[in-house]
Amino acid sequence: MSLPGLYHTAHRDAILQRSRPKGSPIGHCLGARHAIPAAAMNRLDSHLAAALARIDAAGQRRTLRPAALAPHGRVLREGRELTDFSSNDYLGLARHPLLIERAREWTAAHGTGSGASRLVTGTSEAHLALEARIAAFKGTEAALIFASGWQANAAVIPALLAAMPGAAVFTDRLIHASMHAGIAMAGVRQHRFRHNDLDHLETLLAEKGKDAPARLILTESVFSMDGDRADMRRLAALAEAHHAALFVDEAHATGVLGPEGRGLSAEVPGAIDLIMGTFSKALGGFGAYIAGSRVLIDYLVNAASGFIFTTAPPPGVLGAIDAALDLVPGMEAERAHLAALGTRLRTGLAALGLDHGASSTQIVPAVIGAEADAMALSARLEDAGFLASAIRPPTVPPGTSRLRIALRAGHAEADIDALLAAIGAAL
Ligand SMILES: Cc1ncc(COP(=O)(O)O)c(C=O)c1O
Repeated sequence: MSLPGLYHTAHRDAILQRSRPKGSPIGHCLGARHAIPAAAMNRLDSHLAAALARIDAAGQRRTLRPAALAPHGRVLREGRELTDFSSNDYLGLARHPLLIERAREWTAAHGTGSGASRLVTGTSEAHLALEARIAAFKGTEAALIFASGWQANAAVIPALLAAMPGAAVFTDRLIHASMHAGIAMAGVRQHRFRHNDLDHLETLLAEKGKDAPARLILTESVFSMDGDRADMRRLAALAEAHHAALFVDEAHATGVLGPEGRGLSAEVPGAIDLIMGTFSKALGGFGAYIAGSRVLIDYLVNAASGFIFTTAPPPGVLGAIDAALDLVPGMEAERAHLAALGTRLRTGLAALGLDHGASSTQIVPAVIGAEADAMALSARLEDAGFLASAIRPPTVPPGTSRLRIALRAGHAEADIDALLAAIGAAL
């Protein structure tokens, strides 16, 4: 399978075998008028198979495995129930009856699709009402919904930079891939500061930002693979002192941290120019928001291609978000439980001699180092009934492969103790 030629032939034949009508020869699977010439398949698949072989050779091949979230911090994976330490359903809302019911109601009332981009047919009242709720939740003038967090970052950053020609861009070394995608799309060079090292950011702002016509700082409030927090107050002060715009991704803080789950941006009201967050993690649904000034949102409606040229999120998705916003402010007990579980887990990992970095949230890395070791540990844990996925380069820097342990409010203390015992045994 790892030989490109063999892989190509076997894979192509398997696909054609599945799609062609009984008895028709490969290459004519869509009927005579739509025949797929074998040469055309070769032209694409041979390149892709070679690229896959390179990924294989680097030991970085990823595959999709069937799984489904289950209650009480569990996941069903390939017929087995595992204790789930890998999904981001931190508050357990993805299967909450109120979200399911509201998604059903809004689907029944408004249909399964929204028909077009919001600029083409006009926008639904539901989108506008929800955006007003999000702006109130985040304490900003306005908000805009995007189809996903990846899409929001990848679409908004180039739009911002188009309005800030020549801007110097400063990024934390560990920002999410979607922000890198946005910066790459803008074709702009970034000045990367060491992770959460705001002295380094200050130096770079002074050195590289001084003569630029504008400055933009991009970071996360809770880092997705490390579970540590950025210092919002100092970032806000640096942005102010250097007249830089501040963009903060709150994907993993929304719902979990800050007063009423409003995120870490709530520590510095009005000081962050653009807050991005997702509905796909603690809020148990799908999609993302940008919150900020009215001018920001009006501009994005006119300039963010991932908003303009895409169909609006459907009513069912909006219904689930609406229900999550009803529940999240009151989920203090779940937030406190997650915090206590995090402390328990970090204490236990340290006792096992494992590095959990600077985590202080519901995301706790157990840094292993070599990819193969992290993969082997994750596999042993899966055998023992725990899903704690190994995260490896390019998602994290080389030499820092880890288990990324994500806590869910449905976990009991006994689940943490059982995981720690299994890690101890596996090591
Ligand atoms: C920090 C960060 N930003 C953005 C995203 C993308 O969000 P979504 O999953 O909604 O596309 C993620 C999710 O992986 C993330 O961790």
